[in-house]
Amino acid sequence: MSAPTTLKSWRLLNQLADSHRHDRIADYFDADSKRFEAMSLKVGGLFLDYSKNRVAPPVMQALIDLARDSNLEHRREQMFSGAAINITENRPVLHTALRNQSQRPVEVEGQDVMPAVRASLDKIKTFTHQVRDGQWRGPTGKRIRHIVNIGIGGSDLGPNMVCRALLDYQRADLDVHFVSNVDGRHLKKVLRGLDPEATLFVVSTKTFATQETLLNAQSAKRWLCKNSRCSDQEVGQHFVAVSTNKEAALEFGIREENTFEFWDWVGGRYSLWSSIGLPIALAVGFDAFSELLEGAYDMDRHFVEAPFEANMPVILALMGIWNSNFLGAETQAIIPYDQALHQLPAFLQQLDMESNGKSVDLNGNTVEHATGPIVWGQTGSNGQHAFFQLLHQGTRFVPVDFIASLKADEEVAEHHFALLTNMLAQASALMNGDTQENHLSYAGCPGNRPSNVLLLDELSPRNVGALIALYEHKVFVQGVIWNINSFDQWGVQLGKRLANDISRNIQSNTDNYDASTRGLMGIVNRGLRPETGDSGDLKVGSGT
Ligand SMILES: O=P(O)(O)OC[C@H]1O[C@](O)(CO)[C@@H](O)[C@@H]1O
Repeated sequence: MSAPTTLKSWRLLNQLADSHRHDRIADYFDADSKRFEAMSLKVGGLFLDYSKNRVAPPVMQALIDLARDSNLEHRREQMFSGAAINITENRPVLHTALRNQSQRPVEVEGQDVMPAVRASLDKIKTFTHQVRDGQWRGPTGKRIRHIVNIGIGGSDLGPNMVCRALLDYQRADLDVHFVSNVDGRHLKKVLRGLDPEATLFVVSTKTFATQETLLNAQSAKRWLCKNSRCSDQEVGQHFVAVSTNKEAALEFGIREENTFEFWDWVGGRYSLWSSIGLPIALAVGFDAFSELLEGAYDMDRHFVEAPFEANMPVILALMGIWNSNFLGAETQAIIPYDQALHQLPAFLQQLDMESNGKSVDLNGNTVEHATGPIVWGQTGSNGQHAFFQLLHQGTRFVPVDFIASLKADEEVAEHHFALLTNMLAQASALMNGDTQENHLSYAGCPGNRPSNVLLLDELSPRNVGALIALYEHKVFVQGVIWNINSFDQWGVQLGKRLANDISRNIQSNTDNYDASTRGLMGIVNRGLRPETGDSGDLKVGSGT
C-alpha cells in the first residue's frame, strides 16, 4: 500500500482539520441534539461514548473513508486467516486463534492450529485444578499457597494487569505475585514472607532468552534451595515454564511435564490468552479464565462483522488518528477510574507503543506522518490531584480515555458514586471548560479538550477480555492506516546488545565508547568494584 498521506481521504482530513480548527466540541451538541446517541456504541458489556471528540459529521465520514481507503477489510481478513502479516519476522499474527470459540479451523502453513490450542488449554485446566485443589504439592508435602510469575514485558504486563483487575475473583488462600525487574530488590521484596515449600514459580518467557527473567529465575532457584528442605532434584517441583522455547526450558532444569507451550505466531504483548495466562487461571480459576477468552472472542466477532461506522475498535482507532495526525496530539492518556485497573496504562503502553512506535513503513520507507502516540496514565481520581492541572490548563492537547465499571460492591457504594461522578465531571470539564469571561484569567479552563468514556457493566472476566481485545484491534487498525508493521519490535534489540557489550567490556575495554558512556562505565565499575581504584571524586555506593 502507498503512504496514507497520498490518500484522497487523508488530504481531505487535512483540509477539514484546517476548516474546523476553531470549532468547539460543545457547539456540536447545540447543533445536534442526538449527537450523544449517534456517537456512542454498546458492544456486550462495554459502552463507548466518543461524542466528546472534536469531530464534526464531515470529519467522521472522511475518517471512515480513510479506513476503507487503507484496505482495512482486507488486512483484517489477512490477520484472522493466518497470513504472515508480520513481514519482517515472516510470521502470522494469530492471538485471536487462542480465544477462537468456534469450530472454525485456523491454518498456519496449511496446518490447523486449533487442536494444539485446545490441548494447551486442557493442560492449563488440569494443572490449574491440581494446584487450586491442593493435589499439586511441593516435595515436602505442602500445598501451593503462593504463585510467583517471573517474566517481563508481554510475559508480565498482561497477566499482571488481568490478575489485578479480577482481584474480586481470587481466593484468600492462594496469592499471585509478579516479578519482572532485573533489579534484585524486586524479587527480594516479593519473596519476603513467602514459604518456599508452598511457593510455585512460573517462569514466563516466549524466547527463554531474556536476561531479566533468566537472572530472576536462577536467583529464585537459589532462594528455594537455600530456604527449603528440598534437594536440588526436588526443586523442579516448584518450577513450571511457559515458553515457545521448550529446549531452553528443559536446559534450565524445568521438567518436561512442567512446560507449557505457545507459538511464535503469538506476539509477546498479545500473549496473555495463551499459556502466558497461566497465572491468571491459577489466580481466578479456569472457568473465569475461559470467560476472559470468551469476552475477547465476542469483541473479535464484533470487529470482524460490524460495519466501520458502528465498529468500536475502528471508531476508537479513528478518534486517535484524528487527534494525533490531524489535530497534533503527541500523547494519549489512559485514565481508569477503577483501582483494580491500575495496571491498565502500563499494559497499554507496551501494547500500543511497542506495536506502533515505528518510523519505517511496510515498504521500508521512512514515514512522513506521525505514528504511535506516547501512551501514559494513572488511575482517576489520583490523577486529578497530580497531572489534571495540565490537562485542563496546560498548552498541550491531550486526548483522554476514561475507563470505569458501573457495578461495585455494596460496602463501597458511596466511594463508587464519588468515583464515577468525578469521572463524568472531568470529561465534561475538559470539553466545556468554564464560563467565557473567566478564560483569560489564570483560573480559567479553556476546555474544548477531547475524551472518550468507556463504561463496563461490571469488572467481570468477560468484560475485561473484551476491553483488552478492543484495544488490541484499535492498535491493529491504526497500524494498518499508518501502513506500518505493528507486530515486530526490532528497536528493542540495540539496547540489549549494548548491555551485553558493556557488561563484557566495563572492567577493561572501554576505549570504543563515547566519553560520556566511558566516564559512566568508570564510575559504575568503581562503584561496583571499589577494589579497582579510588572513587574519590564521586561516591556511587557499594552496589553489591
Ligand atoms: O517473553 P520474552 O521472550 O521473555 O520477552 C519479553 C518481552 O521482551 C520484548 O521482546 C521486548 O524486549 C517484548 O516484546 C517481550 O514481551
